[in-house]
Amino acid sequence: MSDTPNNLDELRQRIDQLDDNILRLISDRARCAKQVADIKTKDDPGTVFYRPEREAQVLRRIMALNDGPLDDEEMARLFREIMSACLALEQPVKVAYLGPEGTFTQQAALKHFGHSAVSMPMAAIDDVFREVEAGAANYGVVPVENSTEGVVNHTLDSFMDSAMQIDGEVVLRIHHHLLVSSNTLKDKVSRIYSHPQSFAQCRKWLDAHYPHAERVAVASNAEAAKLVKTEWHSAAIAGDMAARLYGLEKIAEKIEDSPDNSTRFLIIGNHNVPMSGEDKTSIVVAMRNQPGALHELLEPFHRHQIDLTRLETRPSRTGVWNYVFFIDFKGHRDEPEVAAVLEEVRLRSAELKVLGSYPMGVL
Ligand SMILES: O=C(O)C(=O)C[C@]1(C(=O)O)C=C[C@@H](O)C=C1
Repeated sequence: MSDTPNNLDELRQRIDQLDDNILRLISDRARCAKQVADIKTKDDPGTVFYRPEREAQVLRRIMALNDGPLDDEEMARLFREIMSACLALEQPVKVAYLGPEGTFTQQAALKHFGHSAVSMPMAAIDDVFREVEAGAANYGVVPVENSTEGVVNHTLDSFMDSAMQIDGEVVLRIHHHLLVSSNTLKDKVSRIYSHPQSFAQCRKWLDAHYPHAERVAVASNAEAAKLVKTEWHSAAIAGDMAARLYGLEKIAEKIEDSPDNSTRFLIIGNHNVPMSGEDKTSIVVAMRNQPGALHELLEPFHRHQIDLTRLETRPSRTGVWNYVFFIDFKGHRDEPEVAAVLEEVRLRSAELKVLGSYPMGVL
């Protein structure tokens, strides 16, 4: 097709017509969501409006139907935002996350809840748990494991002391950039700020490109980005959100050593989430310190052919001689096979806590 002005006019008219249709359809959808809210409130005045299992089903269905040219993730992201706006019409959702603003955790919160959610930065993981427990936020978002640096122990420990449940998970591709401010003399960078995990994820690149720069660890990537604003000889390693928030320039992009560097975040809340069709369950189990304890714990999973997706050990904080295992596996606790395994594990362990069954990350 040639790009003559005539064609351009025609195509823009066509786009205008399509936009009219999209607008009408989105408004129809929003009206339906409001009706859903009325039914939910009538059935139960204390109802929860956010339904993670339904959202996961909507996004999976759209991805399966999508024939392009936009890719599945891009299409799901657009529908994510439409649902976020529909949910905000029913009831705005308040989400506490590990801040400050501009962190990867905020990016994960927006990816999961969309931009119509009200996101509230917290100074520490404990504060995110407390805010949700106190009811000041409906949900919380905390990091739990990184593909190169491993588990975020603080998050696991918080679950031991808390009655919070896991309502969902988000996996985020983590891209780090070397950022400078308009004051920085780019060829005189002698100090680099970042979070210790980000330094670890970019170690080889830094050794190759900035072997002599001082590496200063700070509490978050966003904090690092903020600091370079005021120093002419400093740079920061942080992500896109922090770069945008503090108006910094990327002098090197995607400097992480591993191309599939990603972080998994958990959505915490205080509801049981029904089955979505593709779910995961997380449990924490205390075992007595005796030979074969781990084998005894894992045997029922093997026998019932349930896939483990993660196994972590943490020192128990109650009994000095107990091991505590954090286990994630495929399946929902309402499935008979999973319920049977949980019952067997309960009998074999000193203590079992089901942290939640929730939809596997979609986006
Ligand atoms: O199906 C529902 O329960 C709705 O409230 C509708 C809807 C949607 O927009 O599709 C909105 C919010 C919920 O979290 C799930 C889905």
